[in-house]
Amino acid sequence: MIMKTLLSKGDAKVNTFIDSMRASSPTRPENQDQTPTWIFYHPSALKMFDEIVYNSRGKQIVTFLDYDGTLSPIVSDPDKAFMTEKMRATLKDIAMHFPTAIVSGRSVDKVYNFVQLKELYYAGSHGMDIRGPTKSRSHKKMNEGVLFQAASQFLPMMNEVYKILVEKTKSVKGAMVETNKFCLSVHFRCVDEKNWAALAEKVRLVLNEYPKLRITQGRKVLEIKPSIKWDKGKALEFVLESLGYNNSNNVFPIYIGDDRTDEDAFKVLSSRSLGIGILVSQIPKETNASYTLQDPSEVGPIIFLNQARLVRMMITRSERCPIPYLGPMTYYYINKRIFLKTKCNIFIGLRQRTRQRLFI
Ligand SMILES: O=P(O)(O)OC[C@H]1O[C@H](O[C@H]2O[C@H](CO)[C@@H](O)[C@H](O)[C@H]2O)[C@H](O)[C@@H](O)[C@@H]1O
Repeated sequence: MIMKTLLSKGDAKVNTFIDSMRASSPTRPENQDQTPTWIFYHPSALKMFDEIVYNSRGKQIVTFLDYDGTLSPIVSDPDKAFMTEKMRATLKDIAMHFPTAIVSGRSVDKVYNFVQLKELYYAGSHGMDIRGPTKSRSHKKMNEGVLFQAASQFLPMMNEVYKILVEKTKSVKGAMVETNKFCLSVHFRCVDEKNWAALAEKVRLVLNEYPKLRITQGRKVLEIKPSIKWDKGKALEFVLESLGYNNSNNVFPIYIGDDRTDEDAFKVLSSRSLGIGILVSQIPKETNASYTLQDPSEVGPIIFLNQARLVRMMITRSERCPIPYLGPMTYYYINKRIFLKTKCNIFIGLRQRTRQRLFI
């Protein structure tokens, strides 16, 4: 009887994982009718660019970016989730203007290998391993190396579980176990859907022996983490605090992410009425983010907010423009630059020559 209860509990758990995993990475909306309402409550960050620029006025923008599905498109092979050169150049540029952090489920070393920018903060293993920039825009020596490791005592256990999971799942075609130092990922993307339940059950049985670890699900992946009260939301707060923005009204954090784990950061922002959360998703999902973007190709333009802010400042200060508030502007993103078409029909970009022609 006890055995039966345990088994049925286990089955229910596995089914819940499978259902959530399917829901977190669908290819098209299940209910197309929900889409307009969802878009109404979570409008495109690009369409609401002017409002975001306006709300961030006078505040220090700090950008937080998830990696997979946000900076790089989702691909079948996790080792080939490369970011474009254009995205790298964009990140390098924005890191010159404001503090920028990558917050990822990957280990710090892995995500650094993909991004390769010394100017950024990196919060790997779902925020459990945080490193500071090793190069600043003024080329001063920064908080080099590890800033915080929330789960260092779990490292031997994670290594042990990694080996067991590799062994136990090797019979499932397409299954792959990835180590992210303080977290592990069991990938389902290349496994036939009819074998998902069997694979999830294998993972559950291994984890039954490790009560100090927990399982969460992402986009066709089960993630195994230490059961500690630390997540991407805590990592966001930690980075803000180390930048000196604890309880500050002068900061405007922008967090962009696509996954369930990013919801912890969106929740922190919405509960503290701080900055904004932007969810990257083409389909309606339950989210604490205020805005949305369709896919990684839309992430580049939005992180140029600071430039847009500068342009706004320039035009509102300009004597040539007759009205102090320019009302809705249309933003264009061309060759890594923000251009604005204002109400008085001026087309403005940040190029020096254009600026001089218009204002000086
Ligand atoms: O927090 P993130 O940076 O989004 O990391 C979450 C997981 O991302 C990676 O898996 C996802 O992307 C892969 C490559 O596109 C894809 O094959 C996989 O199906 C996705 O779940 C990464 O490999 C995992 O370790 C991270 O936990």
